[in-house]
Amino acid sequence: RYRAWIGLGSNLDGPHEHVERALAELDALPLTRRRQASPRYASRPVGPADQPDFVNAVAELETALSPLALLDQLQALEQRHGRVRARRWGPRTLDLDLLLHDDRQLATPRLVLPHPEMTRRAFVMIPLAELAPELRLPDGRPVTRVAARLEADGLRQVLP
Ligand SMILES: CC1(C)Nc2nc(N)[nH]c(=O)c2N=C1O
Repeated sequence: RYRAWIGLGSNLDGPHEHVERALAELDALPLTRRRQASPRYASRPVGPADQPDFVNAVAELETALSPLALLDQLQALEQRHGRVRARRWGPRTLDLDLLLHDDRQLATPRLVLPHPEMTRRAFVMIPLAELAPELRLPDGRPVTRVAARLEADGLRQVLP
């Protein structure tokens, strides 16, 4: 069994509810249990600003699924939340990003691990460091150190 970390995000049609519901649904994925979840954070969108604020969180999974099998399950879950890809980086009901899968480093057309943007994103690294302060990235960097270098001022904790 493996330990995987998922980034959750939503900024459309009741983002808080989409994130809370997805956190529960992760526990029902095949061969998978959802372990801890981070606090939830609201923040202005990184990238195109002409869209609503996001609600983000990070969850730890324990799973027997391979990276690509888990990715399939995450994409199916996004679809069940009515994700429509109107425009790239546009608003979405639910984003589930596979951030880490044990210490795997992978570069395939469908999936790059660790997630290529994660270390630049406060809305990922701050919740991840709260959830797993002892975690190191596959390249050895402590997540707390990467998180400390990112501007956290734009993140506001929101209650579940
Ligand atoms: C559009 C882009 C890059 N910006 C984001 N910005 C924030 N704050 N949270 C996200 O989850 C998020 N996701 C994205 O995909």
